[in-house]
Amino acid sequence: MGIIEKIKEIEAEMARTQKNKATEYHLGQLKAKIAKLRTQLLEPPKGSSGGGEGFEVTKFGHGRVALIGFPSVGKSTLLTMLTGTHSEAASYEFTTLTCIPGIIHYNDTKIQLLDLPGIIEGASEGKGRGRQVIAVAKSSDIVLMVLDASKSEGHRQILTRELEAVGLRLNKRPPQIYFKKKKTGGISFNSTMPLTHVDEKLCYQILHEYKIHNAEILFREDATVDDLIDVIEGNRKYMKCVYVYNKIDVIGIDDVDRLARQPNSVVISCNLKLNLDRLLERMWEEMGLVRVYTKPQGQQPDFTEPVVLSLDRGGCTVEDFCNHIHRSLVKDVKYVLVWGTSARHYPQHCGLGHALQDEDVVQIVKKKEINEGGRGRFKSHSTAPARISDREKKAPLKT
Ligand SMILES: Nc1nc2c(ncn2[C@@H]2O[C@H](COP(=O)(O)OP(=O)(O)OP(=O)(O)O)[C@@H](O)[C@H]2O)c(=O)[nH]1
Ligand SMILES: [K+]
Ligand SMILES: [Mg+2]
Repeated sequence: MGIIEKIKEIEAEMARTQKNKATEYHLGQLKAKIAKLRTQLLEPPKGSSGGGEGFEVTKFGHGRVALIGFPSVGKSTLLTMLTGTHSEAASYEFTTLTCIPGIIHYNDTKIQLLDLPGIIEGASEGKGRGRQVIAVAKSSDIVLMVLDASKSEGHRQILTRELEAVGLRLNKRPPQIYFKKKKTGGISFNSTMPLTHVDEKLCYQILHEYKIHNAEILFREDATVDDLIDVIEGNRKYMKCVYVYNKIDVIGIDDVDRLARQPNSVVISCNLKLNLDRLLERMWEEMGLVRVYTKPQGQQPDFTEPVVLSLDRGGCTVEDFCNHIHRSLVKDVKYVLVWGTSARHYPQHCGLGHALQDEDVVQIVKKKEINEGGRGRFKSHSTAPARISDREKKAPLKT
């Protein structure tokens, strides 16, 4: 029996089993079995080099966004509109058969947008090109789930389930469970609050299913069995997702209003070019990019080309900023001067650990410069860049 059949069989058994106190241990065990099988399904087949016939596209720019959706919802039309790169669009399904990259120029940054083939229910088990498409989604920083506003609202749930089946968790944060495998000592089970979904026995049973007999486990929230399994599997990817309802030109205003009020959703029409600005704005917010402008000593900051940092990709500290400029820079840095929302006063003298925020301006003061120039030279640093004082009026300093 293949892995997919095994999963189907367990799913059928779960559907047959009544949900009550007496069956909860059994159901938990079945969930763990399915999770293990799904992980097996994701492993490349033995003897292959790791899934060569995927849609590998070289990463480019400061972030990557994937367009995921059923066929003919308008993904390619959207790529063409937002990037200027042409991707064939047509009224028949599966027009797009591979991954087409485009570039969005937004807020002085470049963001790679990927158009992908449509996926269908069962994609996670290999239907259509589902597995390759989902692999690309996983390699992205955020997902835009494109939905046809005129079609069933169930599509959003179906797609979410497909992505969850391969370990993607959309708009969720990792469960607050500390878990560490040990060599000896048995299982130590603790929680910082009363648990209503999981008890010690169920936890042991799940760990037993994974053949884990020595571990430390601490629940810091009232987590579920599914959360526990996610933590044990350890291979989950937590991603932001914006739900994009396209084709609002063909539905009534009441429906548009209702969809627009769904969490994390933006309603658009590619045909009428409606609300595409708002979509870009939402995408930008979710990516959490941090633009830092460099200010050479005694000159105005360079506002043309920011250093772009991100918490998810390497961090946003002064040290991360320096490493972006040059690997060997950090050792020469005495301190930096910072203007912007991360600074308490202008300019603030900061060390390598200081966390920078979007649109900060940074001037690096090197150790050598201090020795050569003496203290008098610092005076010229303190002219705050004009652009920051403008912005300060709009965005008051964080304390
Ligand atoms: N009414 C309306 N039709 C649209 C809109 N955007 C796209 N379409 C149409 O929807 C159809 C499918 O568009 P595509 O861009 O090919 O959709 P896709 O999601 O890339 O489709 P696949 O590549 O086949 O998965 C085309 O006929 C488009 O002209 C829109 O905003 N409103
Ligand atoms: K199409
Ligand atoms: Mg397409």
